[in-house]
Amino acid sequence: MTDDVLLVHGGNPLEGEIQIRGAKNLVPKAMVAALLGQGPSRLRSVPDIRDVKVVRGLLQLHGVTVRTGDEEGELILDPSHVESANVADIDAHAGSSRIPILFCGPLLHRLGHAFIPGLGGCDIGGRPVDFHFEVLRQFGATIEKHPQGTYLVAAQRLRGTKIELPYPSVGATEQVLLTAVLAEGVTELRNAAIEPEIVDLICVLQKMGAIISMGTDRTILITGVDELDGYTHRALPDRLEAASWACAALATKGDIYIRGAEQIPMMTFLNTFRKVGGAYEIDDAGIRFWHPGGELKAIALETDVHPGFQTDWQQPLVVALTQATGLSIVHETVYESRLGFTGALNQMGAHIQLYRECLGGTPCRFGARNFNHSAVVSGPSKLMGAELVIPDLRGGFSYLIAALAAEGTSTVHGIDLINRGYENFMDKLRDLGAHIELPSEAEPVEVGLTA
Ligand SMILES: CC(=O)N[C@H]1[C@@H](OP(=O)(O)OP(=O)(O)OC[C@H]2O[C@@H](n3ccc(=O)[nH]c3=O)[C@H](O)[C@@H]2O)O[C@H](CO)[C@@H](O)[C@@H]1O
Ligand SMILES: C=C(OP(=O)(O)O)C(=O)O
Repeated sequence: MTDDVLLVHGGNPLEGEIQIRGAKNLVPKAMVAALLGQGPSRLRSVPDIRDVKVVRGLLQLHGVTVRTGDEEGELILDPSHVESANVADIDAHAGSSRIPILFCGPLLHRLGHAFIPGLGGCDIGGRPVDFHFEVLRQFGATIEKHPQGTYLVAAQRLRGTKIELPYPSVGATEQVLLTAVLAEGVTELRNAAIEPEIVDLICVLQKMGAIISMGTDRTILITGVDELDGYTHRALPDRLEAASWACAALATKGDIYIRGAEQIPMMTFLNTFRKVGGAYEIDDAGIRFWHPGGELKAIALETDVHPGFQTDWQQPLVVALTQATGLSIVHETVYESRLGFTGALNQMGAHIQLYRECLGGTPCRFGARNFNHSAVVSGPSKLMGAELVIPDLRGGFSYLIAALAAEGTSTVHGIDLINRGYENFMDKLRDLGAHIELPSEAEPVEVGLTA
């Protein structure tokens, strides 16, 4: 297990430049969309992260040929042989990521049946997939649950339908898009999620020949077509990774230029970053984020679906808020259990109190349900190195930020989880001047507070 441990010697500002590539929350889905095409697709700016490897493996198992193109980060996906694939080994992919659920529509269209292994993804709430199965039933699929996964059948071509999601779920919206594009007739989706990654997936599907229009009121209309072709597409940059590095700059009093970061998908984050007292500068190629000196300011923050403050930004920002003066309030309204990571920050010296109530104004789905989903962060706190065990992807990156901002050395266990969504994060940390070591490289060190 020592390979999965990182020693972080904190106390130095992160400074320099890093490059981000395609979004973790778009790229695997665009790869799945390639299954819908008659011909090969070409996806550019694909990051080297584990979720991409998982989907690549699953596509290959389903007969899709996946090879790298001439450009760095380019994948060519050819679905010509899907019909003759042997998926006997699919169980090996159980628990690997959330993406297998999105294979349903494309496989039902191509083969008339699909087997979906158990899902993985971050442990930040119950993460049910009831909306997915309900919409697939509405399209005409039948669904059987088995201990190893879910088996779906479409006895005939799936039919367009009218759907209203109970909540604007990102995954369920993508499920509808990937299914409706080849269904017979028109699908009207109400209360859809409209995250930038979804809009980019719509762009991919439109390039393939789909007819999709977005209304102003979370309504999406999809007119099914008989056939789709391959696409050529450059994935939108990872705004979640960009925000994570921006929070690292703020918490460590650093200065990071993020090449590839874009303003429009980050507008809400940029406003919050400025309210906290962070500085940024946008140019054609990226965004520079830095701590301008002086005190950071406490804020009230509520996570929400787009265009609200994205939940995946919450954990890294909370680390920066431990350095702000006063009481910050954070109300997590997207996942019921996304604040558990704060316990370890308290062991490092932070003062974060969790509440079951909806603090900050708007009542949410979790208010009356006994979940610790609001936090009061009291700062500024001096953080000390600690022994940390990574709980989930963003929580893991947040622990790295905290360890880098802390005095002394932290031992961070479970760092491999970060590879799921952050490309080459250790190289990037080193490029930014972080003092990190794998235990095999380290002199014996004195570890700070223990967890
Ligand atoms: C791979 C990927 O893109 N992951 C992102 C995606 O996750 P994911 O697509 O899984 O998230 P959803 O938007 O579906 O989930 C939002 C909320 O809806 C609930 N829900 C969802 C589906 C369902 O069938 N039933 C149900 O109750 C969830 O429990 C959660 O409370 O969007 C989230 C919200 O922006 C992000 O945090 C994740 O990074
Ligand atoms: C929650 C996340 O991802 P996933 O849905 O893949 O678990 C995330 O990216 O922070």
